[in-house]
Amino acid sequence: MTLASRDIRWSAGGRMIVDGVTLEAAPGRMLGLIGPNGSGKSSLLRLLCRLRNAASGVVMLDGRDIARVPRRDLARRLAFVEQQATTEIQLSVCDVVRLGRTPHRAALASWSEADEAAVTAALSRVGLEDRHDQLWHTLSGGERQRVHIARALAQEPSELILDEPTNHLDIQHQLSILSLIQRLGITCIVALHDLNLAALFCDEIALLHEGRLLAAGSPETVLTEEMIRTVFGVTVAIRPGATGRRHIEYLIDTGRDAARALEGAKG
Ligand SMILES: Nc1ncnc2c1ncn2[C@@H]1O[C@H](COP(=O)(O)OP(=O)(O)OP(=O)(O)O)[C@@H](O)[C@H]1O
Repeated sequence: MTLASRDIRWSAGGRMIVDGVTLEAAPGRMLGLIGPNGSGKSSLLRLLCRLRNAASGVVMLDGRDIARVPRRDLARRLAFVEQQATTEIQLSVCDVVRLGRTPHRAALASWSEADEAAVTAALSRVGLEDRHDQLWHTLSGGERQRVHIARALAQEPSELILDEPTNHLDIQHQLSILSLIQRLGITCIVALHDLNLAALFCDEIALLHEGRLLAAGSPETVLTEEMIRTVFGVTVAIRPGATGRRHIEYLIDTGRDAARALEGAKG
C-alpha cells in the first residue's frame, strides 16, 4: 500500500463534496480518477495530498496518517500537479522547475549538480529543454502544463498526483505525457476526462459520482456501457481497440439530429 483513503468526507458551502471515499493506489501503478464535472475529483485529490484536511476519515501514506507526516517529508514523497496552477509571472521556466527541488535541499544549501541534473532531465522528459530560460508567463497553455509536470518530476516523488494533466495539450503531447507518467513506474493518481485515454493508460480506474466512489477496479470492470450511460448520460459502444485496451465509441444519433435541423430550416 502507498497512498490510501479510508471513508474520507469533506464538505463546502453546506454540501457534501467528497462523501465517504475509500480508495487505494497500488504501488507503481497508475490509478485513473474519472467522473462528471463537479463530481469531486479535484477536491478528492487535494485531500489526498493534504492541501485540505478531511472532516472525517483518514488519508494514509504507507499506512501512516498523512496528517502526522511532517510537511517536508511529505513533499519529498508526493508531488501534485494542479489543474490550473499559476506561478509568479517573472519566473523563468528553469526557475519554476527548480522549485521542485526545494524539499530535497537543506536550508541555505547551495545549488548542487544533482539538483541541476534533475531539472535538466525533467525539462528534457517533457520536451522543453530548449525553453530553459524563457519566461513562464510567455509560454502557451500546453507548455505551461508541461513545465508544471517537469517541476513535479524534478521533485523525484514516489507518489504523483495529477489533476487533468492533459488539459491544454495537443493529442501528441497528451499521449507522450501519459506514456511518460506510465513509464515512471511510480504510484500515480491521475484525474482524466477522456475515457479512452483512461482506458489506454490506467491500470485501475476509480469512478466518482456526486462525491461518492461508485466503482473501482480494472478499466474492463469500471468502463462498461451501462456505467457510462448511468453516470455520464451518454450512450456508448465498447469494443476491444487495436491496442488491446478497450475503445469507447460515443453513439450520437446524427441521423435524427440532421432530420431535426432540416425541419427547423423549413420553418
Ligand atoms: N470551496 C468550495 N466551496 C463551495 N463549493 C465547492 C468548493 N470546492 C468545490 N466545490 C464544489 O464541489 C463540487 C466538486 O468540485 P470539484 O472541483 O472537486 O469537481 P471535479 O470533479 O474536479 O470537477 P471538474 O471535472 O469540473 O473539474 C463542485 O460542485 C464545486 O462547485
